[in-house]
Amino acid sequence: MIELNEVSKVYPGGVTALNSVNLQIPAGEIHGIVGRSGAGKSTLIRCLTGLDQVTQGQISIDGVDLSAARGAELVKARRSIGMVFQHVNLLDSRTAAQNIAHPLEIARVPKAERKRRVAELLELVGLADRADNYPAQLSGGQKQRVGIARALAAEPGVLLCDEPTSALDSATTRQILELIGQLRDRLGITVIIITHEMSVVREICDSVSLLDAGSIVRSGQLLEVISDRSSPLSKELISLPPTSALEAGAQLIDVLLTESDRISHVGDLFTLLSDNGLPARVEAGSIETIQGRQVGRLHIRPEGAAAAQKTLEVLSAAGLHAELTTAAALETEADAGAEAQAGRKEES
Ligand SMILES: Nc1ncnc2c1ncn2[C@@H]1O[C@H](COP(=O)(O)OP(=O)(O)OP(=O)(O)O)[C@@H](O)[C@H]1O
Repeated sequence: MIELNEVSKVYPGGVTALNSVNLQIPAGEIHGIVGRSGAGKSTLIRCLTGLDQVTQGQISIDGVDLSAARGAELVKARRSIGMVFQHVNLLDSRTAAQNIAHPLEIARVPKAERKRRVAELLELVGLADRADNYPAQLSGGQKQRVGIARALAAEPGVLLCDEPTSALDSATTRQILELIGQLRDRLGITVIIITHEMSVVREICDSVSLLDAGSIVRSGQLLEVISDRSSPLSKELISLPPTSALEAGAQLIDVLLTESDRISHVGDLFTLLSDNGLPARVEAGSIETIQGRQVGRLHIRPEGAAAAQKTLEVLSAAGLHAELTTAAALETEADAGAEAQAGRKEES
């Protein structure tokens, strides 16, 4: 369990980079931390790895208070966290196996034990056949695998990944995320992923926190956060459907497909509406599969006021969030979303 209790960090010039941060990440969970540039992500990483001291509050990992640890205890605590970076920074003059062995050499692990451990790690990250390749002979994804193996060399309980896939193409990103998920399942490690990519959060995280100006403004299980329509994080995690070419005043029902017990696939929703004599006319939709269920937003056009009311009732009774809106209102929301996204891309 990783626990941050009222953690604040004020830099010498007076900048408050972290402001009373409270966060609990249970063992074995994959937790995403997202936030704009300057939100405090790097500061949080430095405090978590013990590279920087917090000004106030406690950070504990498996019961060890990092903020109070000093000397040998701090070194041990730091080893309990493996770091994976966006740019892997492998030593070019060393092979994949030698790069992975590096932290073990520093920790003075005996040679035979080192050899055994490196072989195990190469196997674990799917690079058993690349042991003797130099970084220049490896693809970006393979280098990141070496970086992950190196981070796991000291058998940490926590893997802290700082933008682990930002330098990779989408197919390689998927493979690396899959690997991180497998490592969590096999080793039971806790993973923190700092990212600006919502797709990374959607694909792999069990829970997520939004850091804004040094404070955590929203944190929770992924589906629970998505279900909170008022949260900006929900809107970023589930992309808005494209706007349809309807007259501005046209009425639409905006449905958020998330944590309903009855509806875990879009098809269930159509069945439900048709069972109630409400033919669904979908104008636009955006659906993702998250943790094995389909979530997303749909814009349904009701046929008249009576059908609109009944559709709202049926959807609410099924545990879905649905509200009556207009094409113009949805377009305004889409414009605001696109602006926010463009801003985030520019910053990253
Ligand atoms: N060493 C420092 N001294 C003074 N202020 C700092 C220092 N490092 C960071 N800051 C300030 O603390 C705030 C948080 O910075 P931080 O680097 O943690 O944000 P970030 O979310 O990692 O941003 P980015 O995504 O751009 O890396 C910013 O206002 C930054 O200017």
